[in-house]
Amino acid sequence: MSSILVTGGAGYIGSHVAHELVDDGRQVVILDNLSTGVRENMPDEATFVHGDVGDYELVVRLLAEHDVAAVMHFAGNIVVPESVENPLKYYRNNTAATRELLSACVATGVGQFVFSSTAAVYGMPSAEELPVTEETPTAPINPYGASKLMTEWMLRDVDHAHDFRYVALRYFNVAGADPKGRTGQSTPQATHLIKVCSQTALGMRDELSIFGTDYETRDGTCIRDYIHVTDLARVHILALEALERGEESRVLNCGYGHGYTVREVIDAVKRVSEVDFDVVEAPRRAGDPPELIADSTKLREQFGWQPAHDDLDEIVRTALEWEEQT
Ligand SMILES: NC(=O)c1ccc[n+]([C@@H]2O[C@H](COP(=O)([O-])OP(=O)(O)OC[C@H]3O[C@@H](n4cnc5c(N)ncnc54)[C@H](O)[C@@H]3O)[C@@H](O)[C@H]2O)c1
Ligand SMILES: O=c1ccn([C@@H]2O[C@H](COP(=O)(O)OP(=O)(O)O[C@H]3O[C@H](CO)[C@H](O)[C@H](O)[C@H]3O)[C@@H](O)[C@H]2O)c(=O)[nH]1
Repeated sequence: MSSILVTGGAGYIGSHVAHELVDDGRQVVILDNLSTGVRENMPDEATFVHGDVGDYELVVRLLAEHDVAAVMHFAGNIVVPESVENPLKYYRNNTAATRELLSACVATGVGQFVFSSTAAVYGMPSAEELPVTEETPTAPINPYGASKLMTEWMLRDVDHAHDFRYVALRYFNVAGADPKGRTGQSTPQATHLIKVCSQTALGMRDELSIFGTDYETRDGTCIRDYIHVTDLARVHILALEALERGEESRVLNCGYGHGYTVREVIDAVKRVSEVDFDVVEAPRRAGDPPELIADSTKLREQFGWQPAHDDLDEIVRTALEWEEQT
């Protein structure tokens, strides 16, 4: 039986997809350098290889030894402010390392690839551009977004030149945890709003800062399209199946198409946790667009994707449950 290579499979989103693939009866090989990933979050059934996606020789060997038919590429660095301070880290680990991975795929004839891209490729869309479609101009405003967009360009060009097809998934705000409690967001210094709120509700942080209360939104705070990680994991299975059917390459937004303000998220965490934690109003965080909502029509129409967890309280509940058990 051929296998699926999951890079970054010890990380937050990759581990959810790895569990989903195993549930689907797939043979899974995980390549992760454990820089932010957690060994325990991977499914026991997967083969784990401790290594780097930028290690061309290792990846070539791995692709051949495990008869890999498709690659799902999650590995990378994801902290936007860090990318501003240390851009070359991001161009090396996100862009250059992916170049090596793609090179290994071309050398071994692996022609199916699913890539974790991001809404950060859109930068700061104007109010008229919302919700953003895949045709909204890409204009990243930080090295993180640029490093991912450059990878999308590599994918496009490799597709033109070789027997290679891909699905690039532009995730919006991923949140929540596996409802079965097998994995969740484990990065200790995570900056994501729902993770930070959950930790504050559970007393692991003293207070929560709202970054900016003077935006032109319904309550002055930023609006984001939060997608449950389990719904997102399902998209990856659908993308893989499309590639297996021989369908063409594509880029797809992954979000629900509606959003919540920071204050609405905080209210949900307080409601679900039944803890009235301290909240302070802080200045705007650099580079935050006021509103980011996905137009996910293409995803729904092309893959028949139906979210099963489009509910803020459920997202929050699973995030809290994960935080409590770790
Ligand atoms: N979390 C989000 O909200 C979000 C939003 C948009 C896009 N994404 C993208 O999704 C992907 C996964 O993000 P995540 O939230 O699961 O992050 P994460 O940090 O939890 O996972 C990344 C994983 O990749 C591994 N890794 C990093 N560099 C590696 C390398 N060179 N070789 C091997 N392994 C390496 C890490 O150890 C970790 O296990 C990333 O590519 C990210 O850009 C995430
Ligand atoms: O302690 C916090 C944390 C966040 N926020 C606010 O909550 C919103 C969401 O912030 P997150 O950090 O959770 O998420 P981002 O929208 O900044 O970024 C996410 O989506 C991006 C795509 O646009 C990238 O993919 C990135 O990796 C991913 O974290 C923002 O308005 C932010 O200012 C707070 O007010 N307080």
